[in-house]
Amino acid sequence: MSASNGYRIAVVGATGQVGGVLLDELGVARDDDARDALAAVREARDGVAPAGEGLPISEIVPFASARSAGRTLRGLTVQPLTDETIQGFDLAVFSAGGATSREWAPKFARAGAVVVDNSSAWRMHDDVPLVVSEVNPEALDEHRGIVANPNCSTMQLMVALRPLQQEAGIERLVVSTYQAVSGTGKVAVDELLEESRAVLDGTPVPAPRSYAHQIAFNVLPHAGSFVDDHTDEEHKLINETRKILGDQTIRVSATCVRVPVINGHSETANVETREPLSPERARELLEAAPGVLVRDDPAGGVYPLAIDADGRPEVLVGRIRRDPGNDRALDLFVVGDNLRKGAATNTIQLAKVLHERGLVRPTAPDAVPTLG
Ligand SMILES: NC(=O)C1=CN([C@@H]2O[C@H](COP(=O)(O)OP(=O)(O)OC[C@H]3O[C@@H](n4cnc5c(N)ncnc54)[C@H](OP(=O)(O)O)[C@@H]3O)[C@@H](O)[C@H]2O)C=CC1
Ligand SMILES: N[C@@H](CC(=O)OP(=O)(O)O)C(=O)O
Repeated sequence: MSASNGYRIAVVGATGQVGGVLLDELGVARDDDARDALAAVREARDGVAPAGEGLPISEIVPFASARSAGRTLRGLTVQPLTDETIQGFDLAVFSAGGATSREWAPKFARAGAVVVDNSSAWRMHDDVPLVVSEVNPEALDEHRGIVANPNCSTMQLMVALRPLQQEAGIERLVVSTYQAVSGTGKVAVDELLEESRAVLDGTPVPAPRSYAHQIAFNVLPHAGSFVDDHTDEEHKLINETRKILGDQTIRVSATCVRVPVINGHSETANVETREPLSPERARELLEAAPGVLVRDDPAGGVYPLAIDADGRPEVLVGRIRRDPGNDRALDLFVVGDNLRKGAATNTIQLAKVLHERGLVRPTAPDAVPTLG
């Protein structure tokens, strides 16, 4: 196997929402079976090149649970995860939840692949780089077979904050998220649609399955699971932000909220910088930043919207303004497609950066990270 022949790539969790976008970003054509309401919305906004364009590929092999093994997905046969089926890969991209990643990511890495994992399982491991392609690609140089993709809310925030951090440093962040239900999985998307139909039809609303309360026509100050007086989603935002920005002294306050939006996470960020930074300079920096689209003409009704971010690989930033209560702080509104830049797109962008930096190469099995 070598880049000249193209990489053999495993897509683990290929039958899921994120897995579907991973296949899109690797340029695997959809078939009718792969279409769903969410895919149709995204498809309407495509026209953006897949993130994997330019990555030499010899074969893509989809993996999922034993339930899906043998199924045909976009003309490819879904494989089960076994010690035999995982051999001979150069790259493995994972979006099959934390338990699958904990068990199978090191096995793929020991078998010679570089793993890019979407789950939270490996993100805070000291020997696992946590990388946003535009923000800290140099962290990939230290990989030992496993690379972690950040949490979706963290990801889009990092793309917007890095240029400001480079210019003026960051002292403190106060972030509130407005997270779409696709972040919880396809089951939650179906649930929002079912509940909405019931409310509109005046029929009984089914009991909630994905959340503690009805999500349709509601706002839940509860994204993820409470681990103390914060949710795990809030802890991820705090810890991952510091690791990616390489500054453990940044103080972060996070409130993660679930809203009845199908796809596209929105966030407000109050950013206190170490040095003075004007809104005009911040806008200029963001306009030049990779992966950012500035949408900032409030008087003209132009600002980032989830329905505009949906299907796009970029992060939309707007409402850039001075915090009237703090002359060293700015307020921003940041929106991104949580399944694309927040998950699959960054994963494939990282695969491409690994290729470009000559880092798609086996790791010695005993150097692969382990979890205690
Ligand atoms: N970076 C981020 O913030 C985000 C990360 N994610 C990550 O991606 C994961 C998938 O999310 P999403 O696509 O929405 O979820 P889905 O429920 O839509 O898909 C889950 C996928 O995992 C597969 N799977 C489940 N159990 C196993 C198993 N035991 N062995 C192998 N495959 C298995 C499923 O296969 P089958 O169809 O056979 O059940 C399916 O392909 C999340 O759990 C999370 O870890 C998701 C969103 C954003
Ligand atoms: N928890 C995110 C999606 C997700 O899967 O996040 P993570 O990869 O950090 O578990 C959301 O609900 O929107």
